[in-house]
Amino acid sequence: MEANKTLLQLQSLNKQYGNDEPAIKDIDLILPQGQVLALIGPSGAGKSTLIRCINRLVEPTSGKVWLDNQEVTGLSKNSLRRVRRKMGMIFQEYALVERLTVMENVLSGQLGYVGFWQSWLRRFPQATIEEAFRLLDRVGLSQFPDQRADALSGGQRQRVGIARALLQNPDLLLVDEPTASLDPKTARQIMRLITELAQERGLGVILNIHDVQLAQRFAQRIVGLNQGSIVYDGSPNGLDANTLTDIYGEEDWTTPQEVEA
Ligand SMILES: Nc1ncnc2c1ncn2[C@@H]1O[C@H](COP(=O)(O)OP(=O)(O)OP(=O)(O)O)[C@@H](O)[C@H]1O
Repeated sequence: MEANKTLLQLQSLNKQYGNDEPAIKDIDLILPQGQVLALIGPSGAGKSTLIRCINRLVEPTSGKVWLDNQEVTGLSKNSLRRVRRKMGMIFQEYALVERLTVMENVLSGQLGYVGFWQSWLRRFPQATIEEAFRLLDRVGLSQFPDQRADALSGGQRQRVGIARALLQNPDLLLVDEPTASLDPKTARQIMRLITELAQERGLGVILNIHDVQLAQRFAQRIVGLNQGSIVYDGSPNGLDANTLTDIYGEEDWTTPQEVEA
């Protein structure tokens, strides 16, 4: 893979909900292949909106998004569905189907990609099923393919979400608050898993995360948002008291400190 090749480009991206103040304002961003970028910022800064504008779960008001040199904004619904396969999404709330098993949830990432009757009958290609087993093994769930989702812990649920996102073999992972509902140790394990998998597979990652220490520890690049604008874009080490104050204001952040895994 060519180093530093652009995977994702955002140009003057704006989103305004109704007549409110814009949630994101003129965002320009280039994500190279294989880079893990953490979006940080106070509540309401526009992190989720930015992530969701990339795959048009939220429709941008103006501006452009390109993935692999293809413009995502402006695509018809059908073409968008095809391009979205390259963008795996991992959510805070896991978005699992409670009464389905781990394996069924992982395979559900394929619904819409296989034919309607095939998916209705839950008949997935053998190669897909084998890949799903490999992924479950990789995320540490090889013991649980038949466990119902509602019987899993938070960390296990997030592992299912990760396997489901990876089964579609994306180039980009969009990760929205993956650790918000997890205890600190599980949160670190999940962040480690996501970033290791990204490295193994050469994936670009944009992740929205509240925890500055986790962002610093696991991301290669930090983008700080404040009121919908980028106020910091640089290395994790460059986050000093001044930049954190730019991002969060005077009181809203804690001094980064080393935390044991
Ligand atoms: N569906 C919506 N309709 C109207 N306003 C919205 C909607 N979603 C978000 N907003 C507003 O847009 C702004 C940015 O919200 P967003 O959720 O993107 O921020 P965030 O940085 O992800 O916040 P948090 O960390 O609390 O999740 C906020 O003012 C929010 O109230």
